[in-house]
Amino acid sequence: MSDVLLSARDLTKRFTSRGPYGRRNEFTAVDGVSFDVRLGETLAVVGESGCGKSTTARIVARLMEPTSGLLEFEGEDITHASGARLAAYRSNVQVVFQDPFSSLNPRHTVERILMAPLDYQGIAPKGGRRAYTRELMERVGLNPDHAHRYPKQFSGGQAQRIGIARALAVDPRLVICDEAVSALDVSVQAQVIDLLRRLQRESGFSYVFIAHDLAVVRQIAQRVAVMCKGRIVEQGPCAEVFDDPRDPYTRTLLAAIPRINPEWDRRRRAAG
Ligand SMILES: Nc1ncnc2c1ncn2[C@@H]1O[C@H](COP(=O)(O)OP(=O)(O)OP(=O)(O)O)[C@@H](O)[C@H]1O
Repeated sequence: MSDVLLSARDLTKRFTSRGPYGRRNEFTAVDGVSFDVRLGETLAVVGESGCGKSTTARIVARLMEPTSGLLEFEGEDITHASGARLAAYRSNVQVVFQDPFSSLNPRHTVERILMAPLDYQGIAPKGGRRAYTRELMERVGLNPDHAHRYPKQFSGGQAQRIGIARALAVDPRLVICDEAVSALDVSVQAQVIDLLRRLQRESGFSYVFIAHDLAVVRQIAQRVAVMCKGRIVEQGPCAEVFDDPRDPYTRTLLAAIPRINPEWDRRRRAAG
């Protein structure tokens, strides 16, 4: 049996806009991107701002359709799936966004937020809403007595834990973290990364981990795809890509954070 959970082939996304004098401008944000996500692994997608990471994430989450290309989940073509097939896919693939405060409804309690994905799927949680909310909150290290609080009553790190708990509520096979720890302070970031790793160990799902910070990627991902101007310029196991980058753009990204890898740093200094 294949160990590939999700397969993206030649994904392309073009945006059109109206320029001066009504001229149509076409812009290719994602340009022929291919990768596999294997069962239980973390694939990081890295690159500078504007390189197309979030657009790729939105296509994989099927929040957006690609202009062309193929997206397969467990061998099934879901590139243009709609209706019940799309709803089923959306319960298998959940997203944790960068800013918890803008991705959590400020007027809803934690319980309502955590139950929303189940409500969308028409699923009644076994044991009831209150018990399931408490269970989810405990899994992500939140006090279950705070289920009736609102997002604003939590710190940034706690709010991101709510976003993570919401993603887990429907027991997904794949969780897309779109810059999910980027807005957090470094110490909080480390705690949330630990949490993400523990949850993966417990539940066995895969992550697509979108990030611009390679030091963070190194802590969580087994494989990495490096994006530049809409294309993947290099991908492979983190150890290989970080220790022996083939592409000049990857080297530039790594050079921007010299302390990511002491060994790589040592070799770079030795090479002059
Ligand atoms: N809906 C849209 N319409 C037009 N252009 C878009 C749209 N969404 C994204 N873009 C453009 O596509 C390019 C890639 O954007 P994207 O958000 O995917 O990059 P990114 O690598 O995630 O960057 P960031 O980390 O800053 O979010 C950018 O130039 C962006 O302006």
